Amino acid sequence: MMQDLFDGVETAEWREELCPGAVVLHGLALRHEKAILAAVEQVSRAVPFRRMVTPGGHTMSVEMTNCGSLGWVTDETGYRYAERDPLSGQRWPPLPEPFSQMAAEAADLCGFPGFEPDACLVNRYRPGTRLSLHQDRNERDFDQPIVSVSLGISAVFLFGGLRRRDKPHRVPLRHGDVVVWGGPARMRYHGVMPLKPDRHPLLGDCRINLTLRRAA
Ligand SMILES: O=C(O)CCC(=O)C(=O)O
Ligand SMILES: [Fe+2]
Repeated sequence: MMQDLFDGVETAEWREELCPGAVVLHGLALRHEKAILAAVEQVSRAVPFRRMVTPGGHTMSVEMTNCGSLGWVTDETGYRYAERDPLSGQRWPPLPEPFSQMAAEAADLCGFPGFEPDACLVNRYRPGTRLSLHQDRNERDFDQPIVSVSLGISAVFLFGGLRRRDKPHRVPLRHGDVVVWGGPARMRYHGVMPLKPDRHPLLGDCRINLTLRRAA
């Protein structure tokens, strides 16, 4: 623990091990907060957030956009990575430097050196938005970890087991927290509980989450 009781809670960095292969690096993204937020703004201006449809025909409550050479998409035909935005036919914007640096730094701190993401899914949650329990399994190489960066209002992250029915841990995540899971934890089920009404001084009433992955 590196928490300094005299620091404002917003700047405290500390490490929380969830299980072998999964760690929360609390506050790590605050080091690069300005650059990361500016890049989120740029990406979402180039490729607007949208609600996608699941293969079951259900419209997701989370709004999504992507950057990187591949973007995660879903529609009636299934979940997959795509080189182009299905709405515009254009390639996704390149992965901003601050995203890839943050991801590599976080992965390295958790025992996954040399992580080079090629895809970043950007999720936007408003109060009431949730993300149901799922595994991240559309990537080609499960030896590569997942790096997930929380920004804006707080959320309760659900971190479960390898079976959907395993009871998940409830992990409160705040602005600047980074979760890394890989190795034996790579296929664990996870999700986000419905967000409570809240406001963040920089992001207003929303939570942005960056999921950085090596998809190809
Ligand atoms: O928003 C989060 O914290 C999790 C996002 C996630 O699991 C995903 O995008 O696959
Ligand atoms: Fe996920």
